[in-house]
Amino acid sequence: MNPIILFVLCYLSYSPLGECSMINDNENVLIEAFDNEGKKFKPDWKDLDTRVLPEWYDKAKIGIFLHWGLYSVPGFRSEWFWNYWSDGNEAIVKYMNNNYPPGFTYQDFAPMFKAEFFEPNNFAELFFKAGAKYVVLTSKHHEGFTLFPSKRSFSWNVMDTGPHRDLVGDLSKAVKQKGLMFGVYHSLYEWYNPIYLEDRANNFTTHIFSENKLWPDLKQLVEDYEPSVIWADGDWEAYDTYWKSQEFLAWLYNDSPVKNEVVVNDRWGIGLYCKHGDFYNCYDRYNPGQLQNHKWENAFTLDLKSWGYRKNMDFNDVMSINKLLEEVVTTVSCGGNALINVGPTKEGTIAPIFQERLLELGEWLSVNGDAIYESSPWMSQNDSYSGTVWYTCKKTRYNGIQPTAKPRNDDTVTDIYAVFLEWPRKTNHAIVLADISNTLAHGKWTVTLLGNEEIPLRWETGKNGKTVISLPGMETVTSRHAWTLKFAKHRQ
Ligand SMILES: C[C@@H]1O[C@@H](Oc2ccc([N+](=O)[O-])cc2)[C@@H](O)[C@H](O)[C@@H]1O
Repeated sequence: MNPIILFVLCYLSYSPLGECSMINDNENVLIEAFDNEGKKFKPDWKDLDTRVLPEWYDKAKIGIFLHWGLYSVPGFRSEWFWNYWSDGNEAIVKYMNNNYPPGFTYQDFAPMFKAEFFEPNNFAELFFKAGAKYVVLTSKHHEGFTLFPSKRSFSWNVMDTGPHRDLVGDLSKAVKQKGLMFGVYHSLYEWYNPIYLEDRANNFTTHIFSENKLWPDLKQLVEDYEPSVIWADGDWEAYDTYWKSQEFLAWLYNDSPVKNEVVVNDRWGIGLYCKHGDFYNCYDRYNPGQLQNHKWENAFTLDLKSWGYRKNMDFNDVMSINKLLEEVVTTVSCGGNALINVGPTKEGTIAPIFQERLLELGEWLSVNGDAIYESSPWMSQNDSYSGTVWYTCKKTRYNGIQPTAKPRNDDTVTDIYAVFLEWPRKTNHAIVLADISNTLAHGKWTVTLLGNEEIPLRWETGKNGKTVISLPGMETVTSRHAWTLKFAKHRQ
C-alpha cells in the first residue's frame, strides 16, 4: 500500500482508537494498534477475540499463583480434599478418623483457618524478590469458601469466620504497593452450593447460581479490588451460555474499572480451552515446547503433587531449581508466561522450601532477567544442534498486536539471548550452536555472558555452519544455574 495513504489512515485513526504508528521495516510499512481505547466489545467471542492483549502482561513473564483456602487446614492430599472425602477416598477417611473427632465436617475447618501469621507485606516482598511481576490469589476455589467478604457467601467467607480478615483485600493492597500486578483466581462452579446443584439438576436451563451468585461475586471482586488478572476455573460442567461468560467479559472489557489492563484466561465453559481469552492456559502445566500463535501461560506448582498446602509434602515432591528454570526458560522462549504456584499454610505462612526456590529464581533473574522480561520469541525457539539451548530476543519495536509472533526478520532484532540449561563440560568450555550462525554472519556482534559482560567471548563459525563460542571457566561466572549468552548487534 502507498505509504502516504497509510500515513493519513494512521493519522485519522489516531486519537479515539489509541496509539497508532508506522514503522519502516525493510520497505514494509506497518500500522499497529496498541490498545483498545474507545473500543466497545459485543458479548460474543468473535468480537471479544479482537481485543489487543494489554502489554504489561506479555512483558511480565513471571507470576506467582497462590492456592489458599480451607483445604490448607487439613493440608492433606490436595485442594480437592473435600470432594475426595465425600467420595469416600480411603486415605482421607482414615486421616479424618485418626485425627479428628467423630462427626467432624468440612465446615468445621473454617474456624481453624486463622492466618494468624499472615503478613501481606512479607508475601509481597518475597514475590518481588522472586522476580515476579504479578500475583494471582484464589478468591474462591471449588469449595465455595471465599477469601473476600462475598455478600452472597453467608458465613462461608474469611470475614465471618476463620481469620475474620479480608485476605484478598489485604494481599491486593500489599502486592500493588510493591509495584506488582494483582489478580484473582475464581472457580465458576462450587461443588456443593445448593443453587448451583439446582441449576445442574435442571440441565443448566436455569441460571439461578450464575446470575445471583457468580456474576455479582465477580463484579464485587472487580469493583472492590480492581484485579488485573481474572483466572477463571471450574467451568467444565457447563457451557459459556450458562455461565454468561461472554456477557461478563464484554462488561469487563467495556465498562469495568479495569477495562484497560485486565487480562483473562481461557476457562470460560466447555470446549473453550485454547480457543478464547486474552491468554490460554489450555490444560494445567501446559508447556508445548514450541512457538504458539496466541499468548499463553504455563501454570504449574512447586509441590509436584498438589496446588494446595500439604503437611506431608516430601523434599522430593518439590520442584528443583534446575527444573524450575527449565520451565521458565522453555515457556518464555515459546511466547508464554510462567505462573508459579505455592500453597500457603492455614497460619498464613509460606513453607521455607518454597521461599528458597522462589528466592533462587529471583537471584537467577537478577543476573539473567534481560533474557526474560519484555523479551520476544526469536526465529528459533531452541537450537537445532544444542536442544537444551533456548532463544529469546529484544525487538526494535515492541509488537503489541501478536506478542508471540517471531520477528519479521533479523533487522528488527537488537539483542538475541541464548539460555543454556546445561554447562557444556564435554566440549571444554565451548558451546556449539547452529541456528545463530546465519545471523552472526551479517553485521558486527558482541557475545557475552549475562553477569560477566565485561568479558567479550570469542566465537567462530565453521564451514559446517556451526558456531563455537568459547566460555570462561564455569567457576568464574556469576550465574549458578542456566547461563545466558547475549548477542548484541553493533549499531551503525
Ligand atoms: C489450577 C488448578 O485448576 C483446576 O484443575 C484443572 C483444571 C483444568 C485442567 N485441564 O484442563 O486439564 C486440569 C486441572 C483445579 O481443579 C485445581 O484444583 C487447580 O486449581
